[in-house]
Amino acid sequence: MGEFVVRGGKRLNGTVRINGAKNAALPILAATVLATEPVILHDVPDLRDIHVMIAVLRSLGMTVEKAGRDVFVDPRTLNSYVVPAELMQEMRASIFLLGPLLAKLGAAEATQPGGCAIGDRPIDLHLYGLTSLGATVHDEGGRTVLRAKKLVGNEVHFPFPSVGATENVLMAAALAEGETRIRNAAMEPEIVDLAQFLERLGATVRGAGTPDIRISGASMLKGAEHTVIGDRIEAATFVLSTAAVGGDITVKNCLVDHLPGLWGRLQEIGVMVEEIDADTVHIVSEGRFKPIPVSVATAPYPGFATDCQPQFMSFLLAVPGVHLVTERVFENRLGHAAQLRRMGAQIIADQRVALIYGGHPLHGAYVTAPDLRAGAALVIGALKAEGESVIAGREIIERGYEQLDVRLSALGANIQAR
Ligand SMILES: CC(=O)N[C@H]1[C@@H](OP(=O)(O)OP(=O)(O)OC[C@H]2O[C@@H](n3ccc(=O)[nH]c3=O)[C@H](O)[C@@H]2O)O[C@H](CO)[C@@H](O)[C@@H]1O
Ligand SMILES: C=C(OP(=O)(O)O)C(=O)O
Repeated sequence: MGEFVVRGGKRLNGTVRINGAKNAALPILAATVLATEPVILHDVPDLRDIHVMIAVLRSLGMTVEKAGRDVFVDPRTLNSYVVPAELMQEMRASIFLLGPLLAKLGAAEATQPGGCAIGDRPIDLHLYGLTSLGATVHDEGGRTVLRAKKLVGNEVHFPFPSVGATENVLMAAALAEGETRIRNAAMEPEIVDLAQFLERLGATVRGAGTPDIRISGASMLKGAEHTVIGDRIEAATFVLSTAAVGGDITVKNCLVDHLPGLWGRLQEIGVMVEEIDADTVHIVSEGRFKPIPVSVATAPYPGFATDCQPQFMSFLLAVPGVHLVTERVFENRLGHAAQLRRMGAQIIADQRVALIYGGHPLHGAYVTAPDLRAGAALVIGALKAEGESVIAGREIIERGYEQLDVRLSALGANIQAR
């Protein structure tokens, strides 16, 4: 298992360009199954999950070439609807193949997906959405098998705005007969990016980014070229690292509007946030903060992003006062609290709620990333801590961050990968 070795206490200064979003690129890659002509994608991040998704597409018979951040997909050789079990285990996002395969080939077969251990993460809402469009679902020896002679548009009303289930239904509906209406849809920016990609393929999607999406299915979808949006979670991670340790950074290629709830809180506490333009933000932090108690509860977009919660908790350790963090999206996403305590953090946490006693110094420690964003939170803790920290589980962090050590080092951090 790889590690990051961090010597804390260095300010961060300079400019960082944010990469394309993992969580937008993954469903868009899955959606290439729907096309009948080649697709070219730009700004696809060079991450493990992306490599796994490309391996899945190839295992289905598709031709995929990757050159740097450009990915070329030729879906015309698609010849299988079975997602290999070993690739399903690798990541949660393999579930995104169900909707597109069903719509394109009339069947899809997969095992339960793997992914970050942050909760149970069932797939009932995905199956509810796809069966609403006419699919049958069977469990065949641990494999979920979906079939549909044809998909027909329908109303799909989610009890909870699941990001992945909204994306799966959006993709399936793009090739269904007639109109599909998704009520209580998730509103995340990654859903809007997927909808824009589907529109480039020739689908008609209205209302993406609102809870009420309407999709008019097409009989066939063509090819397209598309650039993936900037990764708002990666941007937030660089911003919160700088806010915690102090520094002056400019963050490029992240739409400022994609992180509601973050900027106002940082400003209240004493971090200077300047919006240079729609996708460039300038952050100045002295690493000293107003002793204001902060309370944050995660929620589906436009609420505070659960994918930023661990990093924000690490930042709060630097802010004097008693703070409250409530995780409302996943039932087991506070695994970083116990690891941060090894650095001297004063945190009381149960499964969903944490009390953070901020403003106390942290010291270096040997810690292990329990999941992707928790790992990022440990990096922030280590950047702030006095002395050396070793963060085990580098591969888990690298699922979502490309060259984190190189990019933080360029800003002045002392961090090495080994
Ligand atoms: C690849 C990707 O884009 N991953 C993101 C996506 O994950 P993902 O799409 O898995 O997240 P969901 O929005 O579906 O999950 C939110 C909640 O709904 C529950 N649920 C979900 C589906 C279902 O069928 N049944 C069910 O009960 C989950 O267990 C969880 O408690 O959105 C999450 C919430 O913003 C992010 O943390 C992940 O980074
Ligand atoms: C939890 C995440 O990813 P996934 O849904 O792919 O596990 C994440 O990106 O923070």
